[in-house]
Amino acid sequence: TQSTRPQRLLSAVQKNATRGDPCSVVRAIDDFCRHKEWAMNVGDEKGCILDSVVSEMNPAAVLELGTYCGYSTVRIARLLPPDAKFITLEFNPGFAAIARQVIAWAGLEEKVQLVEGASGDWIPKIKEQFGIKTFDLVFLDHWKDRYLPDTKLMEECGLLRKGSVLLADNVICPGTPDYLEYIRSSPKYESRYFKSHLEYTKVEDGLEKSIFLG
Ligand SMILES: Cc1ncnc2c1ncn2[C@@H]1O[C@H](/C=C/CNC(=O)c2cc(-c3ccc(F)cc3)cc(O)c2O)C[C@H]1O
Ligand SMILES: [Mg+2]
Repeated sequence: TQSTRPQRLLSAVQKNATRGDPCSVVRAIDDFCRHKEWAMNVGDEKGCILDSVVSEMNPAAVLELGTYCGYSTVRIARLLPPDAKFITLEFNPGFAAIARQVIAWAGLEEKVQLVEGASGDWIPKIKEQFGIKTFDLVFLDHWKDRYLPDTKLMEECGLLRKGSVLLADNVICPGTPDYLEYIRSSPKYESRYFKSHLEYTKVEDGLEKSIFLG
């Protein structure tokens, strides 16, 4: 039977990365995607911007929308303080299965809670299911037309507090026009665009960092 790209990405991690070494897992995926098969990970260039936002915030509660193969999950989890809560949502069972193995290879399974399901279904349940009051950081990297509805849903569910940060991937390519329009014009947010490139290419892309003002 044919393997899938996520399966081949996982094999590259298991072949080239050291168990328990998150940086070697990140490097193995970036090498695979740059030299063998492109995949929609946030990548090394935008990944450094993600790292700096996570490190600067030292967040106690993080939500990631769209785990995919777990690349950004590993990048984030490796920087979190020991008792931080980190939830990542993924509704494709195949991707979730690969991501669990990538996260485990990095030795970070204790720091991450991968929840299988749709963000729209799970966001309203997070408070009671996981005992989380608000998120300090949300990384949006799932279907681009879900960024705006899920942001409004997080507001409605009281999951954001004054100072919560939304960090959105792909605001240029593939683009999230309705989200950008909303977040940049809303008095409830202070936004800043971090110009970069689409992972493993020279095409422009970037991250939008938005602080919820309450
Ligand atoms: C609603 C919802 N709930 C839970 N998981 C969800 C979800 N929507 C998607 N997901 C999961 O997130 C992942 C989806 C991510 C979507 N990301 C993308 O479509 C994406 C696409 C590109 C891209 C750019 C240029 C090109 F020419 C081609 C592709 C680059 C990226 O960085 C991306 O994140 C996997 C999916 O199962
Ligand atoms: Mg992305």
